[in-house]
Amino acid sequence: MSKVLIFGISGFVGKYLTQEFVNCGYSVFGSDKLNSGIPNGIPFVEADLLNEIQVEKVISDIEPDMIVNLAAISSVSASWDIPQVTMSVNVIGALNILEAARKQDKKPRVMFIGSSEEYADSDKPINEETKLNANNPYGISKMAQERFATVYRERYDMAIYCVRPFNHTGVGQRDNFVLPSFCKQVAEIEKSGKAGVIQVGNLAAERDFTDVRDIVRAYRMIIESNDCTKVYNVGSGRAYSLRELLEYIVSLSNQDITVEVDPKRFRPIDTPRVVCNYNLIEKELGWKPEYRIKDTLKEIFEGYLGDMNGERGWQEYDF
Ligand SMILES: C[C@H]1O[C@H](OP(=O)(O)OP(=O)(O)OC[C@H]2O[C@@H](n3cnc4c(=O)[nH]c(N)nc43)[C@H](O)[C@@H]2O)[C@@H](O)[C@@H](O)C1=O
Repeated sequence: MSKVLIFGISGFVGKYLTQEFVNCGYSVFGSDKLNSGIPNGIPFVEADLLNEIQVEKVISDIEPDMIVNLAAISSVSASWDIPQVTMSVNVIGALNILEAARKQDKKPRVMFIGSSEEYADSDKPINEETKLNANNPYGISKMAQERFATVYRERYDMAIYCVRPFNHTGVGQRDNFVLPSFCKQVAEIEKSGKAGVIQVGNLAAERDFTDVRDIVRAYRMIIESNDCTKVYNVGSGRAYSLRELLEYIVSLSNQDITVEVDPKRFRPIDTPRVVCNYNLIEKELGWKPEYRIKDTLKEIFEGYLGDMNGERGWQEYDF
């Protein structure tokens, strides 16, 4: 049975990726800075990605066939407040994994998660040929990570995979991201049984959102594929304005909701429209999205309405 080691397993995507690999018969191991709750039955080792000795020890003890790194500063907004930390975690952290992996006798496959935020603004749907020219600290860190991955792949003959996912969401995503934030605020008003006010940022932005379950399926298919030099876009191929998605979420409630624009939620730069062209991964690996984002939004909203506070129950991950 192939062994997969996931760094950043305690985060939102980690839980879904674990489930994806377990469902496909892999033996999954997890590592994170803190054990903030990981699926039962998954071996866990605490390690700080910025501690190269700890990272190397985890990898040499487990001897994985594959490593996926999900540990990152993942919020574009946060990256403007803490650009140094963003570069450090997202780039030095990746380098610590690369350095440890290249020292193993049996070199594992390694996968790094990039982002649509690496691309320059584009009027057209973004394919993999679109110029990379990030306009925020987070995107720059992901470009740097990808460049290191390419150089290590070529210089040390390692199987290093990179992928560029577009925005994604699902039950359990933190509410500093836009869609859980909107769902949580609207659900709280609904639960209160009276009219209320919600705070929003730039509703004119148009983004291409995919369900996290489609995203993790793409990650697995990519790291299972044979050509690690291909970097695939993963997204839905359709952009919605945040205004339209907010209107949909508000329509799930029976209360009167007032929308207030909070200038603090705006960023120094916000690309107006981002749409994914996923033809390459569809043609070469047969991946395409299966979930519809409005169904995902309903699940997130209902999660906040119920007792789960938007968190998926751990029992679903009892392997
Ligand atoms: C592809 C990319 O996807 C994500 O990027 P993000 O920008 O951090 O995501 P977000 O959900 O914070 O913002 C999305 C959009 O929504 C707008 N927006 C409006 N109103 C609010 C608002 O009230 N809150 C927030 N957070 N955003 C708002 C905001 O201005 C922006 O245009 C990460 O996973 C990242 O890791 C990644 O790779």
